[in-house]
Amino acid sequence: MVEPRHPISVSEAIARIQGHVRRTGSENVPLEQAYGRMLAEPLRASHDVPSFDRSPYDGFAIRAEDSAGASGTNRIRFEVIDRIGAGSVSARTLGPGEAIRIMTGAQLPAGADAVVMLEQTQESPPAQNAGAQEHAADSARPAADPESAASANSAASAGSADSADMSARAFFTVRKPFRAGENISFRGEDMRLGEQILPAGSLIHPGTIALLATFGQQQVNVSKLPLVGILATGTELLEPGAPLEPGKIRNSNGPMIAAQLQRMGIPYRLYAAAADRLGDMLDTVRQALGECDCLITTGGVSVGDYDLLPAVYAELGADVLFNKVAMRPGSVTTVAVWEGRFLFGLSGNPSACYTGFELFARPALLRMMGAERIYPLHTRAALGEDFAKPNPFTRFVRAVYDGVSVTPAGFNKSNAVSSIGRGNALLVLPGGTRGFQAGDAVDVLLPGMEEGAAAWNL
Ligand SMILES: Nc1nc2c(c(=O)[nH]1)N[C@H]1C(S)=C(S)[C@@H](COP(=O)(O)OP(=O)(O)OC[C@H]3O[C@@H](n4cnc5c(N)ncnc54)[C@H](O)[C@@H]3O)O[C@H]1N2
Ligand code: MOO
Ligand SMILES: [Mg+2]
Repeated sequence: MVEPRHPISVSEAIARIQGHVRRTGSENVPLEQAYGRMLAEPLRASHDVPSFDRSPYDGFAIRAEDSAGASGTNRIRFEVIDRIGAGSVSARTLGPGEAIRIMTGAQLPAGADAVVMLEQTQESPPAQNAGAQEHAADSARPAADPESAASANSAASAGSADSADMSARAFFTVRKPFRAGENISFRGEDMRLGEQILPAGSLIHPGTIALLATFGQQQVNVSKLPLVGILATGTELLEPGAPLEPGKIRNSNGPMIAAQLQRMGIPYRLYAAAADRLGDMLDTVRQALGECDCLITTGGVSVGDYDLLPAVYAELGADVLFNKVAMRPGSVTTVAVWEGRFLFGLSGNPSACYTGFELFARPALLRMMGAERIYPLHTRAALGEDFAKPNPFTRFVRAVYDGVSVTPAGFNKSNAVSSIGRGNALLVLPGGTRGFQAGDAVDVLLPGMEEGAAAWNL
């Protein structure tokens, strides 16, 4: 006689799993290998960013007070005494009426407290009082030739930067006053020394790499990756290279799970598909548990004569956390723990297997690495077509989400492969509901975030 199973909710199943997570520990890896890993410790700013006041524009560094009273009819004139590009530091200190030509990213020179954008200036002949009135509006002027301001006549080398080009004095005028601090990118405005920028457990994505590089972290302390064993079970299974035989199918779950792990950057070991013989299967499971931090099996968790996973758990003395979840597909999903290692007993049915991995295995693996944001992204969208079937259990329908609406991805039974291949999302219909209609707002989970939208519709 079959022992009745008691379905628990998806959230209860997740909670039971999370209660048994063991952390993986940490290790240092070179920056170039840190992408996709989790920070094992918080990332703190080891210096101010930027670490010096700098110019956010190409233009001229001035003393703001020297521009006081400037207007369209009272243009104020500055003399350019040096020129610096990003990476260069001027040796000069600004005196009254002096300016230093400065490029975006260059450190503000001593004495300067404002930057005039190139477009806010007019070149001025060296002669006194020249040219205030006769110039057209500033904005009508094409972007100034970077050489022009420094190209006038006369002597006086400017000291730093490329003084060859600065052999000439140049002058410009402004027609508005500048505030102290105007157009300055201040030291520490982005990040302050000691500030926590990211908590431990953050995924290292390309932006995180930029942060780590900013602080010169050539070695990054990351969580160790768990090694995951994958064992597809079933006498009917053929490997993908084999020709079909009567009654047999190719093993699609094994490679699929491998890819689900790959997209998380988690290493795995694939064990040869196990025929439904208890002794052999136990041997393989024991071997895998000896070699891996966790084992994902597919198939053999239901109540058929050859569904041997329940017997495997019993033989091992594993603690079965649950063997029935109020969801569809994947109601027979079973999770057990043996000596601190998870055994994820995913259903053999491909749609159920896919869903079980994303809902249960993925968050557990992420938490093992210390991650906080472990669940699939969730949004709401309009249902793209009627969904008449009743939903006795919470239903996860493999679907296509286009940013606005979500539509089931075709044939959608638990044993479907087509819809897992077509879809990019899981549409979620709560248990105890029926008769959804096109246009109804429904929940959508987005497990595969590397799949973007097909069109740019902003
Ligand atoms: N009397 C009952 N029968 C079934 C129940 C039930 O409650 N009472 N549950 C059904 C549900 S729901 C599911 S889901 C399946 C779960 O079956 P198992 O997890 O035991 O998986 P298998 O029996 O081994 O296989 C099911 C199905 O999937 C195919 N399969 C298996 N492995 C793979 C693989 N690696 N790649 C592709 N396809 C695979 C297998 O050939 C079967 O067709 O049980 C229902 N039955
Ligand atoms: O677990 Mo079965 O997939 O509910 O269809
Ligand atoms: Mg079965």
